[in-house]
Amino acid sequence: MKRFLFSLYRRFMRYSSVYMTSRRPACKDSASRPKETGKKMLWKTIVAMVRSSPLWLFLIVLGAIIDIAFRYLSSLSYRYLIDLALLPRDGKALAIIIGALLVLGSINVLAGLAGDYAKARLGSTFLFDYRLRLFEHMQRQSQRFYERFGVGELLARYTDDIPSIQSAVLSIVTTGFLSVASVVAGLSILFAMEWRLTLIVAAGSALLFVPYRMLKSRSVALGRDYYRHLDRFNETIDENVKAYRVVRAFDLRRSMREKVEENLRAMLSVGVRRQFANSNLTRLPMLAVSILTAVILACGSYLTFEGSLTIGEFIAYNSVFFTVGTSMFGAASVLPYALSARTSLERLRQAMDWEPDVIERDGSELPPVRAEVSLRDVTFAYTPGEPVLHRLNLAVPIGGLTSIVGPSGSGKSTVLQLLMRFADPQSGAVTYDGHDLKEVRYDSLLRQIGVVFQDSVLFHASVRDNIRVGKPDASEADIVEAARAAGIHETIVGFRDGYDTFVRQYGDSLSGGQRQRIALARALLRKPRILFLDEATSALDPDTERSVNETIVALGRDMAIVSVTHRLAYAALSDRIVVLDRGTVVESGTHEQLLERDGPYRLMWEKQQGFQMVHGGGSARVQSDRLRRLPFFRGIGSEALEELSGLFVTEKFDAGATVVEQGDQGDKFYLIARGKVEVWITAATGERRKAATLEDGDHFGEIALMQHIPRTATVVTAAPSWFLSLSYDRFHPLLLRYPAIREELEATLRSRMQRRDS
Ligand SMILES: Nc1ncnc2c1ncn2[C@@H]1O[C@H](COP(=O)(O)OP(=O)(O)OP(=O)(O)O)[C@@H](O)[C@H]1O
Repeated sequence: MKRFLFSLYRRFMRYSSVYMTSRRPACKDSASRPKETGKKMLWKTIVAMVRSSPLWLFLIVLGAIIDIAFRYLSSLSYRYLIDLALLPRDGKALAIIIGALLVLGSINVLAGLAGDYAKARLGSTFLFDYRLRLFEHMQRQSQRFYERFGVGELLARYTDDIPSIQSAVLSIVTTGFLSVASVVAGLSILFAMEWRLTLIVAAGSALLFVPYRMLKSRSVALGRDYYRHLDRFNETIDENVKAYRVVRAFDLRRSMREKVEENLRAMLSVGVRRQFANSNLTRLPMLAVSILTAVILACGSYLTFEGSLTIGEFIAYNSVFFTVGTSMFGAASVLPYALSARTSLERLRQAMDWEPDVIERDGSELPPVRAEVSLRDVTFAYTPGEPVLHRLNLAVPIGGLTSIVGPSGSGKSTVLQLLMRFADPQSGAVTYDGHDLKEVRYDSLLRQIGVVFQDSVLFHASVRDNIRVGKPDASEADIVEAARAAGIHETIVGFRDGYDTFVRQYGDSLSGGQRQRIALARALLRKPRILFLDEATSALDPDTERSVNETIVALGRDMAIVSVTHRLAYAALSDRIVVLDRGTVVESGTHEQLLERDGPYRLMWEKQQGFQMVHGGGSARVQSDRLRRLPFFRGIGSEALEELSGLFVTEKFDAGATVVEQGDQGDKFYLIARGKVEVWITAATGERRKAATLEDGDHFGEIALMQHIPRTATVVTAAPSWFLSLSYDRFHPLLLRYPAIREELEATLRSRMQRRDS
């Protein structure tokens, strides 16, 4: 017996060891379901709650016991009321019974009030704890987690899953336990009153669980389905809020509405079936109770006719049985909550089991970095087995401006992420003055760095508070100093409300340049030892980009800046340049050294030369010499090239715009004067894949200069982009005059077709 009790105690302690925060194996697979069943998780959650709030639970149990006692005493009182007071017409006995009932009723109400307060406390504390834990867990996560769980899915966990678990846990520990206790107590009383009838009741109560066994799996499956649709619905709403301008500008309102309607219809259909199945779980047991009531009435009446029961006893028996029946019904009403919570717990655990990519250890403090930051023999992969950095070695001295350049996808941003420890390498080490970042306290690293991203998100707060984010205890003078250094102070003072100007829509109420300068001020306020810039200016218009870059170059005289950029005109101004290609460092040096070396940097440099932005970015021009470097314009005389350059027209597209669509008739050739596009190919199977990313100086669509054939790919802008386009109609007269161009273009067309077919 002792051993049994001890094992029970151990199990209880294990279950209740602060359930949500216990360490569990990593959940790497996005679609993976937790190993434990929802039922087991639900019990663990209940036990954890019982352990964490014994006082409130005691009040609830006390209230429940008093309530049960009151119910049965009220029922039993009929026997005494009829047999001792009403039939003998005894007024004194009547007064005593009514008085006792009144006192007990008042005690019951007081205990009920205390229980209600405890329930409210317990329920609200549960929501508080679980939501906070999920939030803390989210804060430890990196990109992979946010790619797996979108905003909609995460919000659903806060607003649907956690409340659903809370309702289930509360109703189980209150209604559920109360009902079961009431049934047990009631059956004992009934047994003492008339054991033969009670045996019938006990046997018949098995009928209550038949609907549960029949409908359980269906209810759980429908619950999962419902949440899946809910997640998708939330994602669509999130998308609509974030991309409302694109939705409007590209006239996507109708298709978005259709998407939402389709989603809502699916939810409607699943919702009806799910709710009906859950209602059946509580409704069908009523049938069992009704059958039992009929049987008890019949058998009880027979026993009364026979003289085994007095009328008072029979009425009291029925009254107690009625309470037992109500309690059975109460126990059944908990079942839909429990089933729904099982699905929610699985979903919550999917998120909570996700092990952070960066484990923050309580290591030593990172001393102020003075000499260099480096990547030593670093290999890093986003997808296992597909490394994007291969045994990379890179050292950046502290001081001056260092630019990391390279073709799109070469790993520039990944290097920056590792230097800031947004992720850890699979092998090798990232070190600051020789200290491995994995071994030092994470916050001591973060205190030494500042960062400006390409799409700096500002918060829904005043300009002052947005800058203060960089250092919450900063004085007004510090904020102004940072704003001055970022070249935004005068602009802010010019706003009607100055530093109190409210920033709305994540900063959309400001111009791109103002947003980036405020983000720069925010980073500078921290007085970082290293300032990281990830394409911080490349989405700005040419004039703004130039002016923000002048600010950055000036800052580079006093502090260490590491900047990832694909725009070499600004990289050329830095003290050193590191060139990456396919995850390795292929060159490094100053701009002049790299040009002399005649390697990949020089090729990239030449590709970006020969474009001129005029009228403040309103239009662009391409020089005839630059056209000569295009393979299909080789060998063409200067005069013709000059004429050709005058035929190009400037076209500007915002990010996310479709420049050409696969299958459309091609009628223009495009040169990217500045910007970035993604090339997507849709296969006959409908599968869509990204074929390339093109940037400043790249070109596409040259086949359209020869003939109107359908486009072989879709090109979408990934940043605001300026194109120089040449239409077939403008080009055609030139083609007739220069047959050499036709031959080159035909060769290009042939090789393109061969590549596509292979
Ligand atoms: N979250 C991610 N999951 C999977 N692959 C990724 C992820 N982020 C980047 N990659 C891949 O890693 C490689 C390097 O990406 P990275 O963004 O570091 O290159 P980059 O040189 O900065 O490119 P760009 O100039 O286009 O931003 C690319 O092939 C990219 O597709």
